[in-house]
Amino acid sequence: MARNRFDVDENLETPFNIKHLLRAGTYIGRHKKKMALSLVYSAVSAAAALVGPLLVQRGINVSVPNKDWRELILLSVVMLAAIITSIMFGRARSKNMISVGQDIVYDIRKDLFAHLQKLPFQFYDDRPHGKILTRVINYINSVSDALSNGIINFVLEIFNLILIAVFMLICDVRLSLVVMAGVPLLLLVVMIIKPAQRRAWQDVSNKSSNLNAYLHESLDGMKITQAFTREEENAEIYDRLNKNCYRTWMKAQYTSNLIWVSVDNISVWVVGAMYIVGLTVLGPSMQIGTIIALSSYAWRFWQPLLNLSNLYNTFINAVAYLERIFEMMDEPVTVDDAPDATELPPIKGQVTFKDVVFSYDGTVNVLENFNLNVNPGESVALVGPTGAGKTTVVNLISRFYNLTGGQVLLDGHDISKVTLHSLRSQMGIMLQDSFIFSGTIMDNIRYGRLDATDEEVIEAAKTVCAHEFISGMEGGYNTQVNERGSRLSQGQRQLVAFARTLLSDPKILVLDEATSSIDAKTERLVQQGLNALLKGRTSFIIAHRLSTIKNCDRILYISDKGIAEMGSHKELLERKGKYYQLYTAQVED
Ligand SMILES: Nc1ncnc2c1ncn2[C@@H]1O[C@H](COP(=O)(O)OP(=O)(O)OP(=O)(O)O)[C@@H](O)[C@H]1O
Repeated sequence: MARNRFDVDENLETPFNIKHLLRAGTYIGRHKKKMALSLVYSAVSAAAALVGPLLVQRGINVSVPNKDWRELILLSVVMLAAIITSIMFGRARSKNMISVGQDIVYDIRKDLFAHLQKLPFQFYDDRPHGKILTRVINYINSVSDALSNGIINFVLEIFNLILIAVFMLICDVRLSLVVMAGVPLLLLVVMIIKPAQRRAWQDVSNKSSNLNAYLHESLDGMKITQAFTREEENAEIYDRLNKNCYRTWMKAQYTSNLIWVSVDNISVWVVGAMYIVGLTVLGPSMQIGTIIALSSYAWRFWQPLLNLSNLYNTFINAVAYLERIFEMMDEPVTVDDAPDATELPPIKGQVTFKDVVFSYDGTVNVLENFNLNVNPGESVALVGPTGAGKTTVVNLISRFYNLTGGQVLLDGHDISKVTLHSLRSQMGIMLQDSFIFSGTIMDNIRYGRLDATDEEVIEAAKTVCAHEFISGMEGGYNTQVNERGSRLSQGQRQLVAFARTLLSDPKILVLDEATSSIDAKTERLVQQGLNALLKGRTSFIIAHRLSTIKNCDRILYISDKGIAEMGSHKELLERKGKYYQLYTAQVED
C-alpha cells in the first residue's frame, strides 16, 4: 500500500475546516480558567507597556518646556512602574500558558496512545511506525502551541492592535491616519506571500516525517544493514531525505523572511511618511513630543499585524495537523467488542472453524472454506510450505483480524460476539516475534499476569528450561534486558517469551515457531516440560522442525488456502502424501 513508505508525503494541504478546531476545543475547554487568567495577565501587561510613549509625549511637550522637574520625576516613576507591571504580568502569563500547552499535549497524547493500543494488527501492517511517531510527538507539539499560546495571542494581538490604535488616536488623529494608510499595503503582501509560506512549512513537516520514518526503519534493521554492507546505499537514501529536509527548511525560512522584510520596509516608509507629514505638511501645529510618541506607537502598530498574519498560518497548519491527529484517533477499531458483546465464560477449549474465508487485502483469499474442529485438550500441529497460512489460522483464533467470511467458535461461542478481553485472556500466544520489553527478566515473564508471584514466575521458567541461564546471569531474574532483549540470544529470548506464555495459564495455547531458535538438546528438555503442560489444554503448534510435533494428536498440512492433509504423524506417513514428503526430506537432511 502506497502509504506504507518513508518517501511518500502525507497530504497536509487540506481546506480550513473549523470542525477540527471545534473538536480541539474540548481539550482547550478543560483549561478555560487558566486561559482566561492568562488573557487578563496579557491584557494588563500589554496595556502597561503602551503607557510609556504617552508619558514621553507629556514629558517632552509639557514638563520639559515648563521645567516642571517634579512632574518629570513622577512621569519617570510611573514609567518604571508600568515597565515592571508589564514584565511581571507577562511572566505570569508565560508561566501559565506553558502549563496549559503541556496539559494539552498530555491530554491529546494520552487519548491517542489509548486509541493506538486498540488499533488492529492491520493498522500497523499498513504504516511506517516512524510516521506514527511523528504524529504522536511532532504534530501534537505543534498543535499544542497553536491551541494554547495561539488562541491567547490571537485575542491579545487584536486587543493590542485596538489599544495601540486608540493610543495613537489620542496622540494625534491626522498622523494616526498616515500610519494606518500602510495597512492595505501590508495586507496585499501578506495575501501574496502567506499561501506560499504555509505550503513551505507543510513541506518541512512532510520531509521531516519521511526522515523519521526512514530513521525508524533503519534503526530497526541496522543489523541486517551491516550484515549486507548496505551502509553506503542507506547513507545515500538518508542523505537524500536529509537534503529534502534542509531544502524545504531553507525555503520555508526564506518565505518567512520575505514577510519580515516586507513588513520592515512598509513600516519604515510609513514612519518616514509620518515624519514628513508631521514636520512639513502639518508644520507648526505639530509638537515634537507628539511625533516621537507616535513614531514609537507606529513601530509597535506593525508588530500585532505581523503576529496576526503568522498566527493565521499557525492555525492553518494546526488544522492540518489536527486533521492528521484526529484521523488517527478516528481510525476505526475494526477489531472491537460488538455492541452486544458478552463475556466468554471460562472455556474448556473446543475450537471450531466453520466455512472460514480470510483475506488481508480484501482481494486475495489466504484461506477459503476452512473447516476444522479441535476438541478440548487436543494438540494440533500446523505444518506446510512458507506463506501457506499457518500463522493466519492461529491469528484468527485470537481475533487479531476479522474474518472475511464464516465463523470461529470457542466452546460454541462465536468469537466475534464475545469481548476481546474475555477471549484473549484465556489464550496463551507465543508469536513468531518473541518480543522482549525493556525491564527485568522477571517483568518480562510476568507481562501477561501481573499478579503472579516470584515463585510462579520461576516455576514457569523452570518448565521451559530457562531457569538455568537466567540464574547464571549477574542479576538473575532481576537482570535488566534491553528493549527487544538485545542482550539475550535469540534462543534465550524465545525461552523467556515461552515462560511468559505459559505463566498466563491459558486454556488454549498457540505456539508459533516457539522453539525454532532453541538448540536440539534444550528443545528436547522443553518438550518434556511442555508435554506435561499441554495436558488439559487445547494447543496449536506451528513448527518447521517436524521432530517437535510428531507427538501431537493431529497434524494439519496447510496449503492451497486450506487443509490439504490431516491425521496423526503415523497416519500421514502411511498416506505417503505431502506430509510424508516433507518429513522424509527433513529426515534425509
Ligand atoms: N499482514 C499481512 N498483510 C497482507 N498479507 C499478509 C499479511 N501477513 C501475511 N500475509 C500473506 O498471507 C499469506 C499467509 O501468511 P502466513 O504468515 O499465515 O503464512 P505461514 O504459513 O505462517 O508462513 P511461514 O511458515 O513463513 O510463517 C502469505 O502469502 C503472506 O504473504
